[in-house]
Amino acid sequence: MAMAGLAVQIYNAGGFCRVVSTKPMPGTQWIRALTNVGCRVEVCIENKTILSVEDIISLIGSRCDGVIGQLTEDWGETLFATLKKAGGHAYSNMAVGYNNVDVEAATRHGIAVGNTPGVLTETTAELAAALTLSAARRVVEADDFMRAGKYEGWLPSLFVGNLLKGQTLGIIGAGRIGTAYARMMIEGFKMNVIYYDLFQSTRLENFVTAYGEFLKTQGEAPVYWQRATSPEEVLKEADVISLHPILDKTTYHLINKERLSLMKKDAVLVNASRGPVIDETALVEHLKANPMFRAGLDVFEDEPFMKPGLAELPNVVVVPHIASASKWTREGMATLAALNVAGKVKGYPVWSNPNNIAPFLDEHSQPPAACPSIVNAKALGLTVSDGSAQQKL
Ligand SMILES: NC(=O)c1ccc[n+]([C@@H]2O[C@H](COP(=O)([O-])OP(=O)(O)OC[C@H]3O[C@@H](n4cnc5c(N)ncnc54)[C@H](O)[C@@H]3O)[C@@H](O)[C@H]2O)c1
Ligand SMILES: O=C(O)[C@H](O)CO
Repeated sequence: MAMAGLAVQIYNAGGFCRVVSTKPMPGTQWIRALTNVGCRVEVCIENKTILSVEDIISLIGSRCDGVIGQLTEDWGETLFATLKKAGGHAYSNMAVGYNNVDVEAATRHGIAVGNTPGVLTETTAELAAALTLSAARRVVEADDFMRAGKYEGWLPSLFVGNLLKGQTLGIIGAGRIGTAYARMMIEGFKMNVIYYDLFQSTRLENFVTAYGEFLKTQGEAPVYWQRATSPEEVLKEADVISLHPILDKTTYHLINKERLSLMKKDAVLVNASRGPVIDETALVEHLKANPMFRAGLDVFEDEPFMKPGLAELPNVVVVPHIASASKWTREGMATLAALNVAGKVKGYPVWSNPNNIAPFLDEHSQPPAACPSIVNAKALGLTVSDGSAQQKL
C-alpha cells in the first residue's frame, strides 16, 4: 500500500496508536511486541537503501506516536521536531550505537531515544575475531590467489602471516563488545591483553587473572592483563589492536597518522566500531607504506564508500558493516527496538539494567513491562523499573 508517496505495509490497522518502522526488520516477534499492546504498525517497504530526512518526514505524517529507525538515518532536530508535532514521544534506533541521533534534540522535544545493547555483543565480537584472523593469516589474499588459479604447489614462504598465540592483544574501548572480543581472543589464542578505556573493566581483568591461574594449573604459561593510561601505550605494545569505543567527539579520528606511526610495523588493526574512529585516508597511506601491517575493517568513514586507494590494497580485509549480522541478533535487535517504543507508548518504566536484556528476548514468555534501553531516560526524568521480571506486558 502507498502512503504519503512511500510504500508501506500495515499491521493491526485498527490499532489505537501509530508506530512507523523506516525499514522492514527481521523476524516477526518485533511486530507482535507492538501489535500486542494495540499499536498499528506501518513498515516502509520502499526499495531504497537509505531514506532521506524528507522521506522520513513523509512517513511520520500528521499523526505518529513512535518510530523505529536505522543507523544510516539522520535523526536530528528536523525529525524530532516533526515527530513531536505529530504527537510522537518515542524513537528507537535498531542498533546499540546512536551517533546518528541528536539525543539533546530528542530530549528537548521530550522524545525518548532507545537503542539495542547486549543482543549484538557476542555476534559483533565474533566478526571482529574473524577479521583479526583473516587479516593476520591473510585469508582473503590467499583465497583470491587460489581462485585466480595461481597456486602451483606448497612453498615455504607462501602467504606467511602472524601467529596470535602468546602475542599481545590491544583493546581500545573495553565495554560490552570490547570485553567479549578480548575474552574470545585470550581464551582462544592465549594472548595477553593491554586495554584502554575511560573506565576500569574489572570483568575483563578478573577473567584474565582467573584464566591465567587455570593455565598455570595445566602447566601452561599464564596470560596477563594491563590497563593502559593512554591509547598510545596500547598502540606501542600490542600486536593486534581492536577498536570498540562509542563514536563521539573523544573518539573521532582516535587512530590518526601520528598514532599509526606508533604501532608495530607488522601489527593488525581491526575496527568493528564506527568508521570515523579511524582517519581512513591516513590508514590508506600507512597500509601502502607498510605492506606487513594489516587491517580488518567492518566500518568506514564515509559509508557506503571507501576512501580512495583502500579497495586496491592487499593488506586490508573489508566487509560491509555486517558485524551484528546473525539471524538471532538481528531479530533480537528488532525486538528490543520495538519494545523500547511499545514500552514508551504504554508508559512503562525503563529497564534498570541495559546489560541484561535477556528477559525481553524469550519468544515463549511475555516480556517485562519496561522499555529495555532508553539512553536519555535520566534527562527525561523517566521512572526506572526495579528490575523485577514480575511486571509483565
Ligand atoms: N560494526 C557493527 O556492526 C557494530 C555492532 C555493534 C556495535 N558497534 C559499535 O560498537 C560500539 C560499542 O558497543 P558496546 O555495546 O560495546 O558499547 P559499550 O558502551 O558497552 O562500550 C563502549 C566503551 O567505549 C568506552 N569509551 C568511550 N569513550 C572512550 C574513549 N575516548 N576512549 C576509550 N574508550 C572509550 C566506554 O567507556 C565503553 O566502555 C557501539 O557504540 C557501536 O558504535 C558496531
Ligand atoms: O551499532 C550497532 O548496533 C551496529 O553498528 C549495527 O550492527
